[in-house]
Amino acid sequence: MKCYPVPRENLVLSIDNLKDDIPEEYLSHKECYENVIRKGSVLYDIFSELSKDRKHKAHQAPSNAYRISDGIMQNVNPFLLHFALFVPAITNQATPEQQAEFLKHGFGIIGTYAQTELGHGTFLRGLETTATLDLETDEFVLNSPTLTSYKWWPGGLGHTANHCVVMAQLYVKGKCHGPHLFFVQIRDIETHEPLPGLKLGEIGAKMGFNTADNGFLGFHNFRIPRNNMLMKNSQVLKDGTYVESKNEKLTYGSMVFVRVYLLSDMAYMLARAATISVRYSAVRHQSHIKPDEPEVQILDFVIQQHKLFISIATSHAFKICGLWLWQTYSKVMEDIGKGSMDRLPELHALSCCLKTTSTRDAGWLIEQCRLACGGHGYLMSSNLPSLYTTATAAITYEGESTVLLLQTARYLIKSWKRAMEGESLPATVSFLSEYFNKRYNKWENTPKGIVDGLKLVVAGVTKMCAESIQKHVSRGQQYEEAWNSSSVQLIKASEAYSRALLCEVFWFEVDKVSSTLSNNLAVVLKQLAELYITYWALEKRGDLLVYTTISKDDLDKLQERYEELLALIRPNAVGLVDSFDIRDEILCSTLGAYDGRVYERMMEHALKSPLNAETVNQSFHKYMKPVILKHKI
Ligand SMILES: CCCCCCC/C=C/C(=O)SCCNC(=O)CCNC(=O)[C@H](O)C(C)(C)COP(=O)(O)OP(=O)(O)OC[C@H]1O[C@@H](n2cnc3c(N)ncnc32)[C@H](O)[C@@H]1OP(=O)(O)O
Ligand SMILES: Cc1cc2nc3c(=O)[nH]c(=O)nc-3n(C[C@H](O)[C@H](O)[C@H](O)COP(=O)(O)OP(=O)(O)OC[C@H]3O[C@@H](n4cnc5c(N)ncnc54)[C@H](O)[C@@H]3O)c2cc1C
Repeated sequence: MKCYPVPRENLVLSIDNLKDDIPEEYLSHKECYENVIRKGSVLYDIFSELSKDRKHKAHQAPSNAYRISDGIMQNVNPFLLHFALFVPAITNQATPEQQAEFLKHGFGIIGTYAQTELGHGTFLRGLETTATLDLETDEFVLNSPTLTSYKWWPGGLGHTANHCVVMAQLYVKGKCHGPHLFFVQIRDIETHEPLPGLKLGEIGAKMGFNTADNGFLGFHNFRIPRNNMLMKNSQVLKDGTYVESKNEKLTYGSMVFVRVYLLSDMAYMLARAATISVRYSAVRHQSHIKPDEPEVQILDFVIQQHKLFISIATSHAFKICGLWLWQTYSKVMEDIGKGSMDRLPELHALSCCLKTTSTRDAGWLIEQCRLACGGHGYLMSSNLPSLYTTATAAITYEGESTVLLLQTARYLIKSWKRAMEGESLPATVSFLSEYFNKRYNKWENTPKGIVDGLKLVVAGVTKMCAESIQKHVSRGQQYEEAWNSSSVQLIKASEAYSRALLCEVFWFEVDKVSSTLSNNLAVVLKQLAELYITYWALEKRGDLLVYTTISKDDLDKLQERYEELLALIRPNAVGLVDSFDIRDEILCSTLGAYDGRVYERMMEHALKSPLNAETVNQSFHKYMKPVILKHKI
């Protein structure tokens, strides 16, 4: 058995058969998949050895696995769901005994998380897959009663995974107890053939994520042991007794886990896009600023700085807020372990709006980085198109953005009502009480003043939503109808809340640690945090004018300060993206390589195109020439 020493990036990235002779974009759909499975299997082997060497839990790859695989896969790793959802779902939702049983094979099984169906992704209570208890045989019988009940989308489900965690409606003695999770083997370990009673396949080409092997799965009277229901939170006993969970939403816990994680993931996606576009902007010379001087680095155009520096700042914002949210998640999980669910709604609300804002921002900012690189940003070899299609998928998966923002709005409205009744609120929404009691300050043109102003916007819009709902109810609508009628404003309230949170956490976390940093580092980090906050104050100037005492003069001063910050950051811009420390092999970009040899790399990559293997393509003689000669005058 091959034994790998503890892998480091340079070891893994130096393994020859992990490199591609032909760039992925020139492979067929099938070849692409087979190529990532080839590379993913080498990684899987390395990390399974590592798990033995370093007493890693049998099923968890080291945290840097994901980063390294980014460089090797370029597209998405089909084993991703095993680590991102399958294992976390088991460790989060199964009893300790079940965990030991289901994970006893460590890396010997490959799993995915099969929840979404052809007919339902958002409305989980509407899922159609059924798991019906057979008392006589002590089994559950899984069925896909309709085409729309087929599992559809789970990553790795088409041809990679041999197990999955399935979300299905639990039926016991004729009664439906709602969605529950089940551990299901779907392929033979030796032959990898689908087990009898299953229909499996992949769902076809997508705008990105094309190596994720998203698949479909249909059940026909498929039997699993009763013990395969994940029973940490609710149980089905041998006699058919159903023991319900303390909170039925605990079943959705795996989604909260990934939503929390996605902030850090988006920080990393943005760090890559910013590295590529800033380095390229330092290499690319185009046009003049002063007519009598040579062409300038495009990074010297202030508008280019405006396009790009927000991505550097946002990557840090998401990284810092991601750590803050992770600490909140860990604390709430600890509380739940002790039996207290009090903070679960708050965690759900925070994870919903921050996941949405971070994935949406990553999408449009990566696109902005691509556009800032002109035509060369449109080349696959820049890696910006792939970063974009990969990042934007996250706006939909793990909870579609609109739907999650409405969940946060639900929490804001409930918090507003509690504020009106004089109840004390968690720190993350206590500003609603201050607003309600009219304890807020006159506008200050400082980072703290801006954060306070953004919170006032949240309070003002939330109040407006509550009044809108009340207005519709008073006109005879049911509450749910009134909610729907007010949903445009409700989305606005959640978006404002998410932005205020990001600005507040980013600024105060940087401020908190700045005294522990070298002066230069503290200065630069504060400049980035102030740039982020000032950028969003200017973007949201309309709301600030409506809900705070900000003046036109204050806004003019903020604009001036923003442009000062761009100038202050300009000398450190390349150093800041270099400090993301993303190796060329992981950046995978002809535009963003550390050595700045952009044009040579672009040409080297172009010559790898299969079309350049011959000077005249056969299609000329087969198709073009007859037509040209026929119509030659
Ligand atoms: C690096 C990672 C790479 C990952 C690769 C890609 C992997 C992708 C995987 C997936 O996409 S997995 C599938 C993801 N799917 C979803 O996220 C589904 C989204 N839908 C939902 O979450 C829910 O259905 C809903 C939208 C919340 C609505 O559910 P429901 O209709 O049952 O709720 P409501 O009637 O609106 O009541 C809400 C009520 O429930 C509480 N709640 C809802 N969800 C949670 C939760 N996850 N945790 C805790 N609490 C939850 C909510 O707070 C409300 O409580 P109350 O206000 O009633 O007290
Ligand atoms: C790349 C990718 C990977 C994925 N991986 C997985 C996976 O591994 N496992 C898995 O189980 N799933 C996975 N999914 C599925 C994903 O979770 C769903 O696509 C997502 O939950 C949205 O559900 P849906 O696609 O059915 O859209 P729907 O729920 O049908 O929503 C469609 C649109 O309707 C509107 N809408 C829906 N509900 C509401 C509402 N209550 N209020 C207002 N508007 C509403 C929204 O505009 C929404 O965009 C993946 C999806 C993608 C794109």
